[in-house]
Amino acid sequence: KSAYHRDTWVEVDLDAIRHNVKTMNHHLKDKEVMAVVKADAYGHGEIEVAEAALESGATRLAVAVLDEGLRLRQKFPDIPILVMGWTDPKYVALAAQHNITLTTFQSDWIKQASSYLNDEHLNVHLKVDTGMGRIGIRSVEEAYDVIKACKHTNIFITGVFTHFATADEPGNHYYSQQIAAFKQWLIQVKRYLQENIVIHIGNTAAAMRFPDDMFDAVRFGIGMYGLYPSKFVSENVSLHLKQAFSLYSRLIHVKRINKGDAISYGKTYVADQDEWIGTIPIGYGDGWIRKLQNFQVLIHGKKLPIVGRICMDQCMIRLDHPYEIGTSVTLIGSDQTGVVSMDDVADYLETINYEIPCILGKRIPRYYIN
Ligand SMILES: Cc1ncc(COP(=O)(O)O)c(CNc2conc2O)c1O
Repeated sequence: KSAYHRDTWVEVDLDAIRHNVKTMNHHLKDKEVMAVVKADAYGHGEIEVAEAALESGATRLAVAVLDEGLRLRQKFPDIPILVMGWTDPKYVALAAQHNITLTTFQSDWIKQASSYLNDEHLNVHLKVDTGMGRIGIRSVEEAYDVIKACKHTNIFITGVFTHFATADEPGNHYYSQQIAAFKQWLIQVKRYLQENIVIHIGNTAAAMRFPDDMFDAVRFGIGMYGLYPSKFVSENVSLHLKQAFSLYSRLIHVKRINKGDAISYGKTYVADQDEWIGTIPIGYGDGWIRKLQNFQVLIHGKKLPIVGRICMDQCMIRLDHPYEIGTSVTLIGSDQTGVVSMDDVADYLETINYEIPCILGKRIPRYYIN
């Protein structure tokens, strides 16, 4: 069971994943849920999360990189898998052999990809950039070029999609511009595409706020993990999601220090009174980065500060009284009366909740409950 002989671990509650997928499925009525499990399912574990999502009503999987798709194909032989990022044309035969759908938006790419195919059949989704400004075609003419380049090749456009840049923000001006641009584009291009293409435009925020706009399927990422795309969305959409991710450790040392004693590199912390200090085995080598100095952890429901510089493998906590070695410490999650949410950590680091589970590295094993 333990991948590491160290008392620091993540627990992923698969019932929370199941709950979140069912909640979104119900919210969308007849549209499909495409589970976004890229970056090892936002740090939660790609296989276990994909399995929980698929058994709860998701019908498609989406990743960012071909390798992620190939690993999923080993476990899920018949599920549609979309690679949403750019894939080098020299790998298209590999994708085709494993029936993995790639993303296209460059007519040259089609030409190059076609030269790497023998008689394999490659499915692609056409990405439209309506304002995200990352990848995608930006005009109807570019669409015609891509569609023309596909003629007489073994490359088939089986879907089209776009991505919103501001769906999680108050107001809907830019969102409306993007969706209008997409609809306009579709009117001019749809007739040149095969009948049964799948059209998907929304991420969690768009799906939560505007479910009826979502065409055929939603690319459900952050909400599947029980995290809200933004404070605005969490305060304005009445969908109850459950956070799946918790991070725990245990005290491995407890000592009393005197007024004037220093803690950790650089002596950045000097006790201004006699006090108790605990040490836990997690550090920036695990992704528990140095900027988390002076943040807090939970012990028996009490919030206690991280004091002194965070080291590569350990950090120190100021305790309110001596605890047993082995006392559990909650770094993300709830215990008894307290909670440290993913948003609390993200706010403290002046980042977004998406980033936190992604940066917590592989030296912290993920265990699955339920
Ligand atoms: C193309 C695309 N579709 C859907 C999603 C899912 O979005 P959600 O997690 O908000 O539901 C992402 C997430 N992409 C990113 C999430 O964080 N940074 C990103 O580039 C994406 O890049």
